[in-house]
Amino acid sequence: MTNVAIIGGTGLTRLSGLEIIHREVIHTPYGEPSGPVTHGHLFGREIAFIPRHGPGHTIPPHQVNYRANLWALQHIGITRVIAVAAVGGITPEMKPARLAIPDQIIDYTWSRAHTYFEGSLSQVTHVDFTEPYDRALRSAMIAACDSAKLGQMNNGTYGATQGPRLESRAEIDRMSRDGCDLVGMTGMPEAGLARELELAYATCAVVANWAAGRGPDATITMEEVGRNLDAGMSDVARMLEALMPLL
Ligand SMILES: CSC[C@H]1O[C@H](OP(=O)(O)O)[C@H](O)[C@@H]1O
Ligand code: HPA
Repeated sequence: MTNVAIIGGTGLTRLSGLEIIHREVIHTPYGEPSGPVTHGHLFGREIAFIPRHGPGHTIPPHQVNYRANLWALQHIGITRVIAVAAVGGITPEMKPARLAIPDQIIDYTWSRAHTYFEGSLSQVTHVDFTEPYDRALRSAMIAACDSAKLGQMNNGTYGATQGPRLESRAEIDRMSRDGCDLVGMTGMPEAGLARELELAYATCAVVANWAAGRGPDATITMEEVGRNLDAGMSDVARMLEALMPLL
């Protein structure tokens, strides 16, 4: 049994180097998770892994069953969740292929199932979310990036948009005025639900592209996203290798 899980995002449907023990299908009161949870050893440490968009990357960000994914992880004894997420870079330091460990989040999503505290049997509950990411897990991830010399950004505000379309230039300008450094489509409600379940949760963001209107090109292409994610994911693998002994 392990208490550490990794949620893989775009570009991380399969965890290379994971020595698989078994796959577990979990049904939850909130419906089906994105796929079976894979149990395995990663660089000598047992972990559980779930691909956020499904094993074949078929579930778009607004249709991920975030409640089921996190409930399933808690159900099998997970207490710490490392989320890997592709993002667009808004501020100049958030360059394509760079890693960042965000420390704040702003939610621009709508109509997603975003809480466990609803329904006639649930007490009205307001969890604290002042610091949306777990301090100890973030520190361990930053230490792992440092030891692998990845040149990551150690903080930043992640703005979570609804997707699946990318943003307009004006939307990114507004997010920048709000203080967002990064833009992605899955950070919420994932982080909030993890907090409701009292799971320690932190994100390793991989910059896949300049956000709309921020880079030299007029449009964002999936070709550039793929290229930057290939480079960024090899740094994610190095971060995870350094992180496993620290957990
Ligand atoms: C241009 S790729 C957009 C896609 O990638 C991110 O997914 P994830 O956060 O799961 O890595 C982003 O949120 C979108 O879903
Ligand atoms: O530019 C983006 N916007 C939103 N989500 C993303 N995920 C990767 N790149 C982006």
